[in-house]
Amino acid sequence: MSSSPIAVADHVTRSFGKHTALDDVSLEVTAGESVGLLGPNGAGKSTLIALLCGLRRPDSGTVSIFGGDPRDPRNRRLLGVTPQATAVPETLKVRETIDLVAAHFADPLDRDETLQKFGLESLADKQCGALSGGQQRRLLVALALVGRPELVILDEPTTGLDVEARDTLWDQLRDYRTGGGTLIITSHYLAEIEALAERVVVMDKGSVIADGSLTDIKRRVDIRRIQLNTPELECTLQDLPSVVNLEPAETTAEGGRRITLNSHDADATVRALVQRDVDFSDLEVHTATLEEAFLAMTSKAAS
Ligand SMILES: Nc1ncnc2c1ncn2[C@@H]1O[C@H](COP(=O)(O)OP(=O)(O)OP(=O)(O)O)[C@@H](O)[C@H]1O
Repeated sequence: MSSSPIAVADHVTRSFGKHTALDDVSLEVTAGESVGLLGPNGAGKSTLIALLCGLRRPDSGTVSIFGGDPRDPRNRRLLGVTPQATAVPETLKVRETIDLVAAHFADPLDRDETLQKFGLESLADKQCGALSGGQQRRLLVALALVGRPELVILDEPTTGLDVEARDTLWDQLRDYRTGGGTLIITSHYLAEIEALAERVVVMDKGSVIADGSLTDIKRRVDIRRIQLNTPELECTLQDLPSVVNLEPAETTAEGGRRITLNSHDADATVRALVQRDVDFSDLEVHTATLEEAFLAMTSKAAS
């Protein structure tokens, strides 16, 4: 297995009308890596994937897979994809659909084994149009893997799946990884990225705002929100230990100021509040959601 880049986006920009979906994004994925693209709605994840799969072209910058233009079908021979919104052929049966896709590859997986691995055996003779949303997702991921691709790109593969179906897919994707395959996967869920990716790229508003190991990114999104009523100035609070950022103050029903501090270590921040004799009341601490953590990371990146 080589360690050459297998998928590259180099200073890529892509707009839709006046909206910039990707703004000077660069990313290099090496053979054998598993990369999770994480970010809130509209961050640009699907647009980046569409470029890497050759479904769209960048306005500026370049994209390549296996050293060539992904719009050239020859460069997609070793690529398996499940885009976010894909239709299955309504009238083809599940097994026929697997056969059809497998026929495009030199050394595909065995059909029956594929059906069994993805829990599709009992659905083999059903028309794809009659499958539930979750069953269709399972089939689509099976189709992405049936050609034994060297690179698999999945856009939110488990959205709409129940836990059991999700676990089945995760197992199959882990097997693919163990076999040396390269994986790029988008998700809104840290748990999914944790299960499948070793490297995490966080996107927001068309830019890459963080790129690191899973451990590194988990530490960065592990944020506590500390809310308190206080007349203190923002600059005093910003200096407290472990504070990532402050959100704009809100006005309480009584006309006071309610401040939200995002902190990597709520205990250290609160201890310092007390030690410094900061005037505060109504203290609340809770774990930031992933969306809140993204916002904190973005505002930190901007400052
Ligand atoms: N075909 C299109 N026409 C117009 N705007 C688009 C189009 N595709 C994407 N956009 C816009 O580009 C931005 C990035 O969208 P994209 O789908 O890449 O984000 P995402 O991170 O994949 O979001 P989600 O998690 O919701 O799928 C969004 O503001 C979206 O509205």
